[in-house]
Amino acid sequence: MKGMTLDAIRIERLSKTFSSGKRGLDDISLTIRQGEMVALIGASGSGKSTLIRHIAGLVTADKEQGGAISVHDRAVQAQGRIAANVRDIRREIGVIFQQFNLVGRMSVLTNVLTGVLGRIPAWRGSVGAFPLIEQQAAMAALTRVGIAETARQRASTLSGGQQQRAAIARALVQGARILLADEPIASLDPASARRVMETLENINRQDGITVVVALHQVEYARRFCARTIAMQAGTVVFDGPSTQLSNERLRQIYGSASEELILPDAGEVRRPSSLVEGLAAAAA
Ligand SMILES: Nc1ncnc2c1ncn2[C@@H]1O[C@H](COP(=O)(O)OP(=O)(O)OP(=O)(O)O)[C@@H](O)[C@H]1O
Repeated sequence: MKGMTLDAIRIERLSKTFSSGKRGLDDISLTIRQGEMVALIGASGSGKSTLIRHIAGLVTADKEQGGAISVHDRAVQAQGRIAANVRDIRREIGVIFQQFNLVGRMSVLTNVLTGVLGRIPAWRGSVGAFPLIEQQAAMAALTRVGIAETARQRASTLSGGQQQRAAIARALVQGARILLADEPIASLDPASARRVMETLENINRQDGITVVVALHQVEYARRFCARTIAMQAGTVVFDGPSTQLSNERLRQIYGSASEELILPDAGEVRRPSSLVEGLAAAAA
């Protein structure tokens, strides 16, 4: 029944060759359905950030091969050219980076309100005179991500994990239907990392927002994401249920580079997925 469920992200034959001659992406094709929560894993330099930047329409792919990306059935880029109406499409896509997502000297609330700047004239943002209804929406978003009490603080006073949650609140206010998070927990301690992942899980489940999260450690992928796409040297080397990506499988795919993807003290983080597997095995 065509048209019933939209694909959130469709990537066809995408390659990227940098001016240095290095191939950052090598013939990637994949589809992510609306409402999925997908982990993108891979060792340093495997192409995760490059892929996310292409989906967000921030960079163009090679034009040979006719590579294309569409979001909600609308072209973001094709054949090496960004779509003319990409600004409209970008509004549906929230992007969160590893760090530097916020303007440190502005309040947390103002940072979150910048999410609406795509919809209201810029001058209102510059004088901080956002309509009350938008301020309320921003407060509601901060409550959703669990940091309402920080609204009036300067963003620079937040912990790393709180900053990431403020960035998620901004994406909510922006009205994003897709969230691309590029290693959002890479510089966080385990407890803060878990809270950020739980926040992503929450907006995925409650709001149906499609989440694609680049992660360095497979344990978080197994715990929070039903599907994992694993990359190596610009190609997809695994795409399937995260539970199938055992440490053994990782070692087969990556060899010694797999060490980088497995937390040394993984016991605690791994338990939930093995519990799920145990329950599935018991039910079978
Ligand atoms: N602008 C660029 N010019 C040349 N090479 C680049 C450029 N951007 C990325 N690369 C290279 O492309 C490869 C993929 O980089 P990318 O940042 O996407 O990897 P990643 O999987 O996100 O890694 P990390 O975990 O370190 O963020 C790397 O080898 C990188 O050096």
